[in-house]
Amino acid sequence: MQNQLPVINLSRVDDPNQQADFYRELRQTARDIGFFYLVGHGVDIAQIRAMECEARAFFQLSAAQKNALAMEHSPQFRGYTGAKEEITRNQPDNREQIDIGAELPVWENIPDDAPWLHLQGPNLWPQAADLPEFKTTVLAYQQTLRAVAIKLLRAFLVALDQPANALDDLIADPPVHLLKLVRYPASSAAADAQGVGAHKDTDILTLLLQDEVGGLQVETDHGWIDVPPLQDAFVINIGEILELATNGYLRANVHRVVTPQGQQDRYSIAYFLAPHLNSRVPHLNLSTELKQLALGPEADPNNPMFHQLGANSFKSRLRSHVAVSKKYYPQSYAQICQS
Ligand SMILES: O=C(O)CCC(=O)C(=O)O
Ligand SMILES: [Fe+2]
Repeated sequence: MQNQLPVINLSRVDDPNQQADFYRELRQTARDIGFFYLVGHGVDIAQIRAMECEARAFFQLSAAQKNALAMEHSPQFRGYTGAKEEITRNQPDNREQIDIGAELPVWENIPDDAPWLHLQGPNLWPQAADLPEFKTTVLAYQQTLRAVAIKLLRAFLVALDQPANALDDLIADPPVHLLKLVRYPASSAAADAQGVGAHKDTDILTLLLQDEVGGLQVETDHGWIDVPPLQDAFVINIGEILELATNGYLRANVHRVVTPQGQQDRYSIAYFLAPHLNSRVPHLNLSTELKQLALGPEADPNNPMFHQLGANSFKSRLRSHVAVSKKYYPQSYAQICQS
C-alpha cells in the first residue's frame, strides 16, 4: 500500500532544465492518484499566515455575530453555515464554515431557464469594526490562489500535450471561485465523526491548506489513507470537470475529513477554482497513447453531471444547503430532488 503521498514542486515548471521531468511527473501523478501536495507554489508565507490568522479570528466571533452572516441571508449561497447544517451524502457535516466567492454585482435580467446565474453576487462580510483586515486579506488571498490554480491548470494541459490555453473559456472573466474557511470542532462522539463526508470536488481544481491537526483522508485502490499535514504545502484535489474533460485521465479523487478526537479543533482553507457560469463541459482530444491510459470518468450514477457547468454548480449548492435552497429556489430544489 502506498502511503507516501506525492509532492510536486511547481517552481520546476519555470526552469527549462527541469520542465520535461516536471511534466512527466505531473502527468503520472495526476492519473495514478489524482491527488498530491504542491510546494514551490510561490505564495508568500506571510500571506498564508495572515489568511490563517483571519480565519481563526472569524470563528472566534460570537454565535450572534456569525449568525448575522448566515447563508440563509444570501441567494448567492455565500456566508456562514453552522455545524451540522451542511449535508454530504445525506449526512450532516460536523464543521462550521464561511463561503466567500468572487465579489461581484448580481447578474441582471436572469432568464428563467438559467437560474444558476443567481450564483453571482456579493458576499456577506463581518463588520469592519469586528475584523478590520478580514475582507482585504480574503480578497487578496483569493486573487493569489487563483493565479496559482490557473498556472497549475495550464501545467496539466501542457503535460497532456494540449495548448496551455485549451480551457481558458472556463476561467474567463468574470471569475468564479469559492474560498471556504472551515473549522472542525474536536469531538469523540460517534455521531460527530463525519467532519465532511466522502465526496469529489465538483470544480476544476482545489487548493487546500490544512493546519497541523490532520484528519483529511483520500480513497485509493487500497482503501482510505491519511493525508498528513505538510506545512505550507497545498493539497491539490482534481475536480470532476477535469476528470470529464480528460475522459478520466485526470482523476477526481474521493476524499473526506474525520473529526479530530483530541482537544484540538482543526482549521482548513479551501480555494476552489470554478468554471464560468455560462461554460459547458469541455472535451480535450488526447493523443492515442494518453487515451489508452485514461481510466474513463467515474461519474456518480446518483448524481449525473449536467453539460451546462453553471447548472452543475447550482445543483451542487442546492444539494448541500437545503434551507437556503428551499427559501430562494423551491422549484429548482424540487426538480433536483426528483432527478
Ligand atoms: O477541510 C478539508 O481538509 C477538506 C475540505 C473539503 O474537502 C471540501 O470542503 O471540499
Ligand atoms: Fe473537497
